[in-house]
Amino acid sequence: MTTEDTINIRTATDDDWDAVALLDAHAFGEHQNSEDLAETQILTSSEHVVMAWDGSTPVGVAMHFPMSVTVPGGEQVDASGVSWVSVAPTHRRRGILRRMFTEQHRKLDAAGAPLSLLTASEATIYRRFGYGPATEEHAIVLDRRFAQFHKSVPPVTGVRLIESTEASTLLPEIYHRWQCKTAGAQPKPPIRWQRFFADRENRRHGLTELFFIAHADGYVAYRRSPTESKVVVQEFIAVTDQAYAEMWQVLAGIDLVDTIEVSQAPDEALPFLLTNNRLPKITGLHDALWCRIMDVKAALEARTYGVDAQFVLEVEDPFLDAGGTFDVTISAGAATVTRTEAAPDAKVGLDVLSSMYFGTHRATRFAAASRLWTRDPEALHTVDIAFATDRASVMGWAF
Ligand SMILES: CC(=O)SCCNC(=O)CCNC(=O)[C@H](O)C(C)(C)COP(=O)(O)OP(=O)(O)OC[C@H]1O[C@@H](n2cnc3c(N)ncnc32)[C@H](O)[C@@H]1OP(=O)(O)O
Repeated sequence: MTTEDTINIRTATDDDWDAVALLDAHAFGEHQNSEDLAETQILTSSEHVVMAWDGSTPVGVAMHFPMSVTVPGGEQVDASGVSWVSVAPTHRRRGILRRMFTEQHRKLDAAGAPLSLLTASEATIYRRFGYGPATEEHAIVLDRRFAQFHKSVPPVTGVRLIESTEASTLLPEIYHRWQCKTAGAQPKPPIRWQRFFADRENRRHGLTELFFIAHADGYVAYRRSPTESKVVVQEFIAVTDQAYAEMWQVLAGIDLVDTIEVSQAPDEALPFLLTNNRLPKITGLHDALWCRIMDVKAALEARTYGVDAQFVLEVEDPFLDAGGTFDVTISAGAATVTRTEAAPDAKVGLDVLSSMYFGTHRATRFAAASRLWTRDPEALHTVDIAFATDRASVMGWAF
């Protein structure tokens, strides 16, 4: 008997949560307290948890949170947020993740959500399963002591300092307006708001309690460091450019600290609000949301496009066979997608198509990297401008 033969993959029961917590603690180096675990159980249910057992020993887990996400154009599309994926270090690289993912994605496929999402601990794991990075963020450090705003930037008229209690009544509605217009953003479930405002010590990572500033169209939640002269932004949500510009001026006005640390989409306006566009230092670039298109037709028809176009797209999906050859006809921004026998204008792996889907990553870039084939440069241009979006997509909340 091979080692693999002793492994049993099955759906979890309500009695398995201690085993799930044990696996998670060893995988991510953090013991879940009872509040954290209870919150996760509200976001999902045992039937959405796949586990691997070696006899009576738990050796692997993968779960998903049912959610939705805004796609380019504003439609809310059902999605499965895959999370808490781990295999015990006693059993790694024996194919257990692959077996759990096969079972989990068979169930996700049957449930019918057109998109599956995750955030990846390592960039090398998930492409083979059809996932590609869909949003990215710059880590930025702004030395606020030298920040001068351009004279055309509107002055601060509508930002207030608020307490946590008021924040808990204002922020969810502002977030909702932002989420509806932001591709890549998911609705934030009530239990996540509860966790956010509970602001438990184990979530502060050595920083202070949360501080809040609010505008009618935006808010910032931040912490201060007790040991370093810095503000660390936890959430910066701006529904309008005006709110964005005003809140940055208020952050830059926090005297007695040197720097502001923030993570934001690469196309945000901050450098050009300032007279010195070099002042915000980009200290990192990381992917945030990863996407796997589960249903090519449903997903492509759910988003809008920048141009009218017609092309034949061959999609390869070695993991689940969700690919095929599709005619994509775009009229007035909407796509009609049908299976076809016609010769393709473009060939692409599902992971790459999933990366292009939210608009942040362009077809031209993947073509340059030999990850996208097109019949000729004209076909590349057509596919490129069809999938491009005006603004970078942004993940709403990490899961
Ligand atoms: C969505 C999330 O939850 S992200 C968090 C993921 N979890 C972690 O990072 C926790 C720590 N790591 C682990 O628990 C494990 O190493 C896992 C879950 C990443 C991998 O589990 P394993 O059972 O060892 O993976 P398995 O043997 O099934 O490998 C499946 C495939 O992925 C590849 N793979 C697995 N882990 C990695 C890795 N860290 N880097 C690169 N490739 C990897 C394998 O080579 C294999 O490739 P193949 O099937 O194409 O030949």
